[in-house]
Amino acid sequence: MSLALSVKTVDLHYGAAQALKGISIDCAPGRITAVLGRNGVGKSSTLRAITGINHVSSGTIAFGEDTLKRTPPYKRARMGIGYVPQGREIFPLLTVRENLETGYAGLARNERNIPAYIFELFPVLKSMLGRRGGDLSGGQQQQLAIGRALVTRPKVLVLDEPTEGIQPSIIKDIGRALQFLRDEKGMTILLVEQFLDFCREVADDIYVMDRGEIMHTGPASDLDRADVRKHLMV
Ligand SMILES: Nc1ncnc2c1ncn2[C@@H]1O[C@H](COP(=O)(O)OP(=O)(O)OP(=O)(O)O)[C@@H](O)[C@H]1O
Repeated sequence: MSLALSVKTVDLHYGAAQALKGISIDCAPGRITAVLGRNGVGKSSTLRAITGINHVSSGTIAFGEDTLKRTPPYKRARMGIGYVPQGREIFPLLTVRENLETGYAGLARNERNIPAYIFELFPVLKSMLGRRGGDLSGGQQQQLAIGRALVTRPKVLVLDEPTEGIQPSIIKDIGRALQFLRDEKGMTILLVEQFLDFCREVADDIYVMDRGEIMHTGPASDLDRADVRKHLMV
């Protein structure tokens, strides 16, 4: 089966500092892939390379059959890469509805609507449609950021630490939502995380990163192995 998203031997530099050292990640279609690692190991840089926000120094990123060279972020979004950034980056002065509608930008006119299933996954968004994004709690903002990405009709959904700073009950809702998207919508999901228990619960495949390199690849159950966990100890 062809891969939904494939990162091959990617290097990424910030000036003279090398943040990614030959990393390769394969996301199989309809599965949840998690990249785990401590602070500063290069998780966000990996996602920013995939979304086109940061340029890679070498290596390739393929989305389905297409190799993404200098494809700008808005084109990658249009192609079907939905992005939920770290810190959520919702617009605090826009309403919840307006935040969701920012996802229309790359859509054809007849697709410019908010799919009803988003409100089934996150009912709080429906009840707060007229409220400003900045009035929402951190967990509600995370649900809004996921909803906004879903409005763009992604084939692959990419999430940067979706559990960061979020209360346990909402983490559970987000986990259930990701599993629904995989199982019912056939979506391919790539997330980066530090929270092991969340990944053990929702992920199918894991990659463990340390200092810009992939140290381990395997099924999520490998998170129980001491030789894997040693890369994740603070
Ligand atoms: N814009 C930037 N300019 C220079 N260095 C950067 C920049 N962004 C990240 N770095 C450095 O690159 C390395 C990887 O950072 P990155 O944010 O990708 O890691 P991370 O695993 O996502 O960490 P965190 O969990 O803190 O977000 C770190 O050493 C970081 O300091």
